[in-house]
Amino acid sequence: MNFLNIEDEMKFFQKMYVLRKDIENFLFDEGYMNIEPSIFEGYDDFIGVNSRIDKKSTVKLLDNNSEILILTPDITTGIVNKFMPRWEMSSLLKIFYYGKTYKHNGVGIKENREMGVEIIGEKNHFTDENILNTSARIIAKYSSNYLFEIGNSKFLKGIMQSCSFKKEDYENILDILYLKNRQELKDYLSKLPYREPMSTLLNIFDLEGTFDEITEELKGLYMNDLMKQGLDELKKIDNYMKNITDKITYDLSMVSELSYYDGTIFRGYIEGSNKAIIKGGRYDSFTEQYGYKIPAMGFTVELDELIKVLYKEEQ
Ligand SMILES: N[C@@H](Cc1c[nH]c[nH+]1)C(=O)O
Repeated sequence: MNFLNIEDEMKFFQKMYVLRKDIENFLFDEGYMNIEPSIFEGYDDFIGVNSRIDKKSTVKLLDNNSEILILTPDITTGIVNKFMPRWEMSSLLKIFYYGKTYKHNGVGIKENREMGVEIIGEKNHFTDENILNTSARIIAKYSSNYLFEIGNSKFLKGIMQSCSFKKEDYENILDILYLKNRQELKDYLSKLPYREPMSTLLNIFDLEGTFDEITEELKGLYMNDLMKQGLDELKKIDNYMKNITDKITYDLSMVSELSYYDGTIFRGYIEGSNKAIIKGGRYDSFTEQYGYKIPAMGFTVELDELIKVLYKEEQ
């Protein structure tokens, strides 16, 4: 953020301090424990998990052994890499943290303040509900005009598996979906040999709206078991989020820049910004590379974006 004068800058920092304390106190009272995440990550460890991250955007450093480290672009990755090697089957982490992420944005290094929440190791079925409700309660503190977009990565994975795309095509299609480019998707798929699941993929951008609207759109389109599982998980969410369904749009084409999601993915927006204030999802499979699949889910509150909107409103 750029400031006209010191007074403005000081005002910003006081506001950030209050915002941060406010969310921290809320999470602490909800029973989450605080941790302090590291800002360093091994480059290979990070890219190994997040192959879709733009490698040029990572901020690299050399440690004493000439190993490449990066300033973390994603704190959740560091948390899993930190705790999983020592994981015990009875462990349960319900944590929150304040931290910064770093990325080159072409002009310089962009620092981003965030508040993260993770539940790792909770084996009951209420974690999705808990996480979504907690994030909705946070966003509702700052705006009554908020909206959640919720997707499920199993649905897309189901289509992609049945199409048996080559790795390169798989990655390219995910990029196109991430950018929500309808025409490019059509053009790209038209160059590949036709397979039945493509009927759903070609219509994926229309699979957005209320749960009933999506179910209607899906009639006559290809579905397999994994896709059904993804859809069933969304249906459950739709049932237990009944009190705020008017604030939810389901979106089956939702893709994240992060590759570790495995199930529910969501983003929260408030009026005054087109950037997500909340981002999160389930990432059970991420833990699998350590030899055991642990249920895990979390979200991040984008503090810089949130404060920008609150500050703008005040002025
Ligand atoms: N770390 C993710 C958000 C998240 C936390 N836990 C799970 N997902 C992000 O920055 O987008």
